[in-house]
Amino acid sequence: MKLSNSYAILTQNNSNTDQLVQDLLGNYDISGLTELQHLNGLLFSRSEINRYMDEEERHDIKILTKDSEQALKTMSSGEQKKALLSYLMEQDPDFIILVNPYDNLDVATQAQLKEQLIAITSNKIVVQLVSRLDDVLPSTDQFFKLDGNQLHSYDSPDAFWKENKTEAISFNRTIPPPLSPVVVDLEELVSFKKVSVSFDGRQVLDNIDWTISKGEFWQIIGPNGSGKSTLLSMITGDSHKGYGQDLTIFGQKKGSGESVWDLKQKIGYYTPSITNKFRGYHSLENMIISGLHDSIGLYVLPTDSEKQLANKWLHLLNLKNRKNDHFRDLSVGDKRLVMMARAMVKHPPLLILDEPTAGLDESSAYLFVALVNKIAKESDSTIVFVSHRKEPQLDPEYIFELHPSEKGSKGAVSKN
Ligand SMILES: Nc1ncnc2c1ncn2[C@@H]1O[C@H](COP(=O)(O)OP(=O)(O)OP(=O)(O)O)[C@@H](O)[C@H]1O
Repeated sequence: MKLSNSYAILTQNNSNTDQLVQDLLGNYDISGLTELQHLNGLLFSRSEINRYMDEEERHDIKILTKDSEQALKTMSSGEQKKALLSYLMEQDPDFIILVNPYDNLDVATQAQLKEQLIAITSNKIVVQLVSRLDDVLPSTDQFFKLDGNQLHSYDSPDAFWKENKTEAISFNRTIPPPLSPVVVDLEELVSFKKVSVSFDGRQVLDNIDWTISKGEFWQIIGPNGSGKSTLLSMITGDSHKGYGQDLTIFGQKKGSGESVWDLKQKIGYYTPSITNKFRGYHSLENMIISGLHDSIGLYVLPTDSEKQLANKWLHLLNLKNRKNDHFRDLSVGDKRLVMMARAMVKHPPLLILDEPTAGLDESSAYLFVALVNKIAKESDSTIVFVSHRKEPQLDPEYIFELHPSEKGSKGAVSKN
């Protein structure tokens, strides 16, 4: 039996990835992958990590973290992926299916994982299901593309690379202005002064000094576990770690009785997992209008001006003719664009985007980044974009980088 094959399957937003994964694990005969039919495969994916996290939380069964005190949920993405990979390799499968293995990982952790995966390809069959071309392992010798449920194979690597090059894309219309702007009469929106954070006695952030001023466009970068999400959650009010420290958000000292509602009015927040909350039958028009009310669904009849505004956004996103379609029926890429419009429709003074391009295919990621750049240029909103991936098109003004050390991460500011 040949054990060194490395397959890459490029997925797009319309790909039925879950079905293919199930068929592979269920030993179905799949054209082009017949070799795998009688072999034992295991899955390396974000959904598997979520499944083990659920086991831990609901049933108190520790599987990936059986040798560790820490809960899987509190580990960084890199730590979680490491734990899953070593658990899978202990079981010595014949093949391993990798679904977007580098999503949510910083550049250094991506490089480490890539090395581990390349080492694995020397004695195991690897099936990569990836949405970004950069993620294809160099050892790959067989190429496919998954279009819906159809798996197309390529005669040669050249044929694959030639067909799948991406072109840059842009939007033509301008960003629709808000109905009633949220006015903030301050130059400094957020100010961290010597803020430190510890969890269970372990320091994660060390003396962070960071000021975010009106209209700026920031990218936060830093390795997995360096504290990026912790920083964001102190701004959004989802963590109490800022209390009692010199942290000021919209002119109010953290923990001084500020209203959470007031904060939510001023901050637009988007991370891809929010999309899961919108599983009902919401029309695209209502999805965007619900951003004006901070609600999941619309409980009041929209006004004409709200409808007009939503339609301007849909026009910009080239979804004008789909205003009555259900959000749940959109492709992953279009869902992200609509969620972005929903977060931006009221032009929040501060827009936080947490790993917004994770899991998107090449052309959808380009489109999303083009929309973010456009919002940064044409609106007064301040943008904070967290991403591990070097998004080649992203055009922030400033970078806030976290550098981990034994005493927690230090922050460094640079101009892009
Ligand atoms: N509630 C918690 N309890 C214990 N430890 C925590 C908790 N929240 C975060 N941590 C730890 O703090 C560190 C920073 O985590 P954080 O999620 O902020 O990092 P990150 O830079 O966002 O990581 P990633 O890029 O992987 O998402 C990690 O080592 C994590 O394990």
